[in-house]
Amino acid sequence: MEKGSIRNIETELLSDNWYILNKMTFEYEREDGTWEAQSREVYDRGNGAAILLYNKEKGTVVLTRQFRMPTYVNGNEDGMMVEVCAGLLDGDHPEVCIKKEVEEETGYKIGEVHKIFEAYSSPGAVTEVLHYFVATYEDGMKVSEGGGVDHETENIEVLEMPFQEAIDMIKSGEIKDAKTIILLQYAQVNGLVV
Ligand SMILES: Nc1nc2c(ncn2[C@@H]2O[C@H](COP(=O)(O)OP(=O)(O)O[C@H]3O[C@H](CO)[C@@H](O)[C@H](O)[C@@H]3O)[C@@H](O)[C@H]2O)c(=O)[nH]1
Ligand SMILES: [Mg+2]
Repeated sequence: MEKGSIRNIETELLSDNWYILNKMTFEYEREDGTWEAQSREVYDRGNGAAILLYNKEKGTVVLTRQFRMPTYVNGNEDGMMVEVCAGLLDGDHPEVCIKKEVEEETGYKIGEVHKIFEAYSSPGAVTEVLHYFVATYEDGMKVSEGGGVDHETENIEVLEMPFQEAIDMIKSGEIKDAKTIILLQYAQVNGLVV
């Protein structure tokens, strides 16, 4: 399939209340050479990073549990989501960001992290590229309770559980977060933890 080209891109700001929501209008060149006017709403929250913390000896992973309003309004009864640790880059390098998020959210001060890939989270509507990482953790790396930054009202619960229990939670529907499923299945496929 030929790559279409685009022209006459216009950006209209719809909201900059917290992040940025723009309405983008443009013309898109179809395969037959005709130009078609299109309009798309594009939500820009910046990019993010996510990480699976695992311990091969214990056969465990560290996950988080927190309230997510967008899921509450769309079928998730109590709005609680079990997720890997993740955060928005806020201008930081992805590796710097993820180490900081791990300490804030889970209380572990980890060493080396391994970047595995990047992926667009929801390319039809959201600009976000998410940087995916894995890292090992040990009990001795726990330096605080975690739970997130108080002034951001994050209220994050830290869950350490057997890897197989997390895999079972994908099957049962208790884990329904895409980045978390991607990272758990990455660990499974590559035998990081059993
Ligand atoms: N007041 C206010 N606060 C907000 C708003 N949107 C987000 N926040 C706050 O901004 C902070 C963002 O926390 P992070 O840990 O940096 O981000 P995250 O929400 O965990 O994001 C991660 O998960 C997302 C969902 O999967 C990913 O989209 C993102 O890339 C990242 O991986 C949280 O305290 C959140 O409550 C808003 O509209 N208003
Ligand atoms: Mg977070």
